[in-house]
Amino acid sequence: MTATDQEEAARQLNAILSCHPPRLWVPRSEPPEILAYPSRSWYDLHLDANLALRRLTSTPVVLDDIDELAVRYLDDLRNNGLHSGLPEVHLPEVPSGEYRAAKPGILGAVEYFQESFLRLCLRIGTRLLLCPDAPTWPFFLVWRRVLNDDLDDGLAVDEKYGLYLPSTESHHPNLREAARAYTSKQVMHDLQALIDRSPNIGTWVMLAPSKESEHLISSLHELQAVTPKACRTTGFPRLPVSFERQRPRDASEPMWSLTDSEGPPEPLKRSLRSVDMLKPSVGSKSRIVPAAFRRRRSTAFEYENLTPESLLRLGWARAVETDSTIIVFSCGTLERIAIRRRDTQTLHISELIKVSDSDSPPYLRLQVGLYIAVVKDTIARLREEGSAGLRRSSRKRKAPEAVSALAFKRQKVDNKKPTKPESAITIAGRKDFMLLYLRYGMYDSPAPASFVRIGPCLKTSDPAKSERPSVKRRYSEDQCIRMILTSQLGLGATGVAHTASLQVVDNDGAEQTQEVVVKIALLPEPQAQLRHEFEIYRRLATHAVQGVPEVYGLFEDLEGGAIALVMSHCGECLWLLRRTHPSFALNLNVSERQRFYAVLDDIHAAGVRHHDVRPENLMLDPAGRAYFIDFDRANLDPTDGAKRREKRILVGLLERAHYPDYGMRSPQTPPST
Ligand SMILES: Nc1ncnc2c1ncn2[C@@H]1O[C@H](COP(=O)(O)OP(=O)(O)OP(=O)(O)O)[C@@H](O)[C@H]1O
Repeated sequence: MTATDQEEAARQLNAILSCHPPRLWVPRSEPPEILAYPSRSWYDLHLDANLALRRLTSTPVVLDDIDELAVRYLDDLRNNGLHSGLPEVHLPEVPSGEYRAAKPGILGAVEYFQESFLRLCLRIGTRLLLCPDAPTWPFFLVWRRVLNDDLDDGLAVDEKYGLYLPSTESHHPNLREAARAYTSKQVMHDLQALIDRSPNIGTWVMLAPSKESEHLISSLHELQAVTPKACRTTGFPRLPVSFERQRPRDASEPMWSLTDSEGPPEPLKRSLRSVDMLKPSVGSKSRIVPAAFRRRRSTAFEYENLTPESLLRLGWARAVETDSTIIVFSCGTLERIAIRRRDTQTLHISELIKVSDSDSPPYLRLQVGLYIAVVKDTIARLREEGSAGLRRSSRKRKAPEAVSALAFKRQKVDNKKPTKPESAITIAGRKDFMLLYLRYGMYDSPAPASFVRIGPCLKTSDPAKSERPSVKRRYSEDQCIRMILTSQLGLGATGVAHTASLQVVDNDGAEQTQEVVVKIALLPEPQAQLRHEFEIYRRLATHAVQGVPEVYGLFEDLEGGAIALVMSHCGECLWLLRRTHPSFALNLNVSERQRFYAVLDDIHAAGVRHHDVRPENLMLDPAGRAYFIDFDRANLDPTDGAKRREKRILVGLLERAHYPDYGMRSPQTPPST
């Protein structure tokens, strides 16, 4: 193209990016969604204090900095003579007037983004950043919901949107051939590193378009201080420092000019009993005060209305999870962009952006700058981590055993009679109070949650026992079970299963530890299913059925929001074993298959039908023992016909790999430690 054409192309591109997107109209949701904090926020109480949001500041310059980034890249295109055609010919037009979404709520806003400007801005952003020499405007960057792990229905907020880098089956960047030819080796290398780390980048918190959402987003800048939330248990024993967390780093050459004039962040404050909350308990006289003295009427997670503060905390927690620097709060009509500073734990919040009516900077150009900023920042931090020799997780952790070893402070030594120590499970079976800590990924509970027993240990107590112990005002350390969740094992319809380390002190003051699995349910329906599952295990325990998890109790959170089923670890499921052995059925030897049949016969003899015989629920432990797990769909006293049918399903599965949904994805999430 001639020099004049370059000018014309640049003018056209600028004109396209200066268009106002159409106004948004969405139909009303029936029933209306609620603008409340999602149930997964139960986990946010356990966010590591070094990663939590501590301060907010309003930083108008954020928008100019991001816009300038887009302008710089656009100028480079023109100055380097890289326009290869007139953008009006190659890029779609931005619709004007009003966009009437077909879908209500958040999906309506998402549809509006997609139909009005997303593809356009993503294509421009892709070319400017990755392959400015390309003759076309390639499709590569994607914006979408990045995780498919819905626990809550009917909420007007969803913070799981972000940019996504598509990859091929062999996990390479899925840039079309045409674009790849124009992408430098360095950029390809960076994209590969991003995909290897996690192809999901940036955090978009989407709210259903409404007056209330607009009010929330408008009010975000008014806050200054934030009170980190934590469980209210006090006087609890501190876990020994078992790993060295390297504070996550910000890019050393940020794309924005943020100033934290207030100095270092204030120490953590709690809303309640802040004085003794952070003190570790000392010695045997220490007294642990549970988070509440009375059980709540309902143990289920109760939705609380979103406030500006809780909305910001929600976005912040997700940004920690996805390691994002940029968080966008949007309800389709209004937006704010926020920058997360890791070192000062501060969120810098932009001015309000009116999506269909923003001229300075123009909304679409700002979008292009935003995508560039999200990708560039992540690449910059990855490169710095690489050159500093840091691992992606930015933390080093000892094995869970090491966490447990020194945990209790009381170490009474009584050398009188060398008796065989009781097992951790036997001791725990007599205890009704449990301190639950989270220690994996981004979690390191500032305070443990207080749980009280609602179901007996089915291994060491009478399974028929159904008393509900009262809550004491205080507990000593030797009255507590200490439960440390160490990773997420799997996510199902009922709850989230975790590996955990159960720790107790025996009569001699020595610590006993057992690795277990803890399944947590938050919402009313999953909690009802988990209680039902416990009742099924009660029946199985009454008949001494082997080949099902040993169940060590059902516990409820005194602050509400969660119940926890504690059970033995049963190894790995056949679905996962199938990954290494393409046909799990053929890889089970005869005696392994016989073991599964024998267990199912025992389950049936106890008057239980499993009702969910799938490879995900059949486990083999390292010793080759067979287990059935996940009895939340099981029923009691089935007919003989039903038992026979279930046996046939198992035989079909194990002998012929006959599985109706064989190609279905496993509900498993990868372990996160
Ligand atoms: N006792 C256990 N030992 C080992 N792994 C377990 C155990 N319990 C659960 N898991 C793991 O956690 C995953 C989810 O647990 P589970 O199937 O019990 O949850 P769920 O919510 O009832 O799931 P679903 O939607 O399949 O009913 C399982 O697929 C399994 O991998």
